[in-house]
Amino acid sequence: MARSAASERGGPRGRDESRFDESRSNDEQADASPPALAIEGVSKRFGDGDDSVLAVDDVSLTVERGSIVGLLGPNGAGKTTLIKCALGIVLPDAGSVRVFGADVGDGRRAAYANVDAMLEGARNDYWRLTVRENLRYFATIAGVDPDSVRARHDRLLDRLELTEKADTPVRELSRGMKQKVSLASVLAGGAELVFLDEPTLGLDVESSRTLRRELRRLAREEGLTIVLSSHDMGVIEDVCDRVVMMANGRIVADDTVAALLTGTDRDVVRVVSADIDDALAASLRERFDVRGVETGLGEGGRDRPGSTAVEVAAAGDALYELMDALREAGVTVEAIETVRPELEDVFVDLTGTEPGAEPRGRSP
Ligand SMILES: Nc1ncnc2c1ncn2[C@@H]1O[C@H](COP(=O)(O)OP(=O)(O)OP(=O)(O)O)[C@@H](O)[C@H]1O
Repeated sequence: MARSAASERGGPRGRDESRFDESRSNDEQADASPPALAIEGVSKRFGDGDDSVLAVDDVSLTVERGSIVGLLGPNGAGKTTLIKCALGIVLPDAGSVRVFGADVGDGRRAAYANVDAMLEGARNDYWRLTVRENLRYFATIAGVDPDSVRARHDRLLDRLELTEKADTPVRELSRGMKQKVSLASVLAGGAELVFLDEPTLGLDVESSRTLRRELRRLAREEGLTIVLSSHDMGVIEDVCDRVVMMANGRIVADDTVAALLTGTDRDVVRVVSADIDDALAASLRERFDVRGVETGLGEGGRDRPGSTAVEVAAAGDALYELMDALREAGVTVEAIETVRPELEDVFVDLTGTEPGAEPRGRSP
């Protein structure tokens, strides 16, 4: 876990539970105050000359309080650099970053009073300290009297199902539990904006579900703002109000999950037939936008044994042409259905890369 520059510096900030004023709705708080994060025209280049890399290229992004934003992109897209710019760990070459209205370039101490981050999993928890001691330690370096947030810590331990382990040294915990302790440590000081990088990595299904539920609750009930980076599209779809996709240092999409899914021009149909052989599949590939061919279906499934499924992006006229082509080839269609797009498909369409794939070369 990497702590934000402000947390590392520490210092009293007089923060306590009262900042979470639960009598005011998130909307009221958002109306009355600047967004949690406002990034404007940020660029960052690493190195000089031919070997330099433009890691972030003129990016603007606003994150409202109490929202959960997913930051997606292939490896090397610039996500970590952008997050580090927002945390003050990396200074941008151009542009501005405002955190709760405070310009990072002007007075970082003020800007980072309410920000924290979990950038690389469970690494920075103190394994010799107990779970509760870690929470108290991280609250202290965030400038909060740990006694004033004891109730908050109890709640976090309870919700993350760590209460029984509160007095256990972290080194004795499973990997998944350590991951949950890391999250609890990030939240221990009451930061109002947190950056979480792969927060569910290595968690079993149940722990991942618990953690997602807690993130949603923190945003909804306590107005916590979360920027979450993950290659796991299931996590993103499950918890994020909005998704920002980056590729080659730029934002290529910024919308709700629902809008990204419906906005895609993926009218993909899946046609199943035992009459589709390799030759026909090849000729369909030449004429149509074939997205995938699956042969040898039917083993224990609903399709006839030996069937082939072809997925084709085809709407309107193209769909009629496809049906004509199949009829002319003497194909008896067993099933035809629309393929519901998944976030992963949108990601592939927009970035040209699978989530978690190796980076492609990038010119300076
Ligand atoms: N300190 C640095 N010095 C030189 N190049 C860097 C540095 N940090 C990042 N880069 C380069 O900037 C580009 C963006 O990297 P960044 O880590 O921001 O991408 P990312 O989207 O977070 O990738 P990942 O998903 O793999 O973490 C990459 O080409 C990377 O090699």
